Amino acid sequence: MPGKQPNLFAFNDVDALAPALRSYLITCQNAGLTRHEAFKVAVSGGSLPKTLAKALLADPKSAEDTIKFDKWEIFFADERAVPLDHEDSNYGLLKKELLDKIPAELGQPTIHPIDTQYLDDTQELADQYEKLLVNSFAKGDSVKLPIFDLLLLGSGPDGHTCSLFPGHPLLRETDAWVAPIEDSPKPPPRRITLTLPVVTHAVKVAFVATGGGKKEIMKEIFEQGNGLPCALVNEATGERCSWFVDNAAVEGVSFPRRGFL
Ligand SMILES: O=C(O)[C@H](O)[C@@H](O)[C@H](O)[C@H](O)COP(=O)(O)O
Repeated sequence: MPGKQPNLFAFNDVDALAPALRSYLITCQNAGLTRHEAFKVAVSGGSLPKTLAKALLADPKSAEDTIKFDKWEIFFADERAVPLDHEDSNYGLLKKELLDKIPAELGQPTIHPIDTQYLDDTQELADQYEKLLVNSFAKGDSVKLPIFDLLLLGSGPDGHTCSLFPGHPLLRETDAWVAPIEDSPKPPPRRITLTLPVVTHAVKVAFVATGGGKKEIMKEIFEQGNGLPCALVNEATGERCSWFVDNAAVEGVSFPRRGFL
C-alpha cells in the first residue's frame, strides 16, 4: 500500500524516544486546540504511562515546547473492571506514573475514568463509558463515531492492542463504541475497550512498543499482518499511524519507510 504505510520511528532506547514522542504529542495537541480548543486523547495501560511521563514531564526546550495540560481531556482506550485504586487499574497506573507528578503550575488535565458503580456488569460498564463519550464528542446531533485527536496505544506480544485480542469476535464489532470483554487472555479477564472502528477513526494513532520481547510480533505485524489487531489498525489508518519503538523491538524487521526523527 504505497504512500499509505504507517510511520515507524526507531530509537536507541526509551530516553531517546521520549523527546521525539513529546514533540509528536505537542503537534497533535496543537492540532486539537486549533480544531476544538481541547486535546482529546485516549491512553492504554501497560508500559505506556511510564514512557508518557518521561516525555511529558521533561523540561521544555522553548516557548513552543509547551504541554497545555489544562486543555487535555484524557480517556481510556481500555480499562480493567476493577476499582480505581486497584493495582490492575489503568487509571491507577496513569495516576501513579503521570498525573500525580504533574506540577500544579502546569495546569491539570481533565480525566475521564470508568464509573466504578457498574463494575459487576461489564456490559453496563461499557455502555456507561460509551455514554460518557457521546456526551463528550456529540455536539447536539448524534455523531456516528467519536473522533479522538490521538489514541496512544501499546502492542502486546501476541499483537493485541487496547483489549482487542487476535482472533477474538470483538474484532468484528461494528456498532458499539465501547465493548465489554470477559475472557481477556491477558489478565485480568474482565475489561472494557474501545472498538476497532473507534480506534481507526481517530485523527492520529500512535503506538509505543519497546524491548526485545516485541521483535517477533513486530516482524509479524509489519511483514505479514495476519489479521493481528495491531496490523488491522495499521492497515486502516495508514499514514495517520505512527510507531515509536526502540531498536531492540524492531531488530530484523523489514519496513519500507523506516524513519528516524
Ligand atoms: O490494559 C492493558 O492491558 C493495555 O492497554 C494493553 O493493551 C497494553 O497496552 C499492551 O498489552 C502492551 O503492554 P506493554 O506496553 O506493557 O507491553
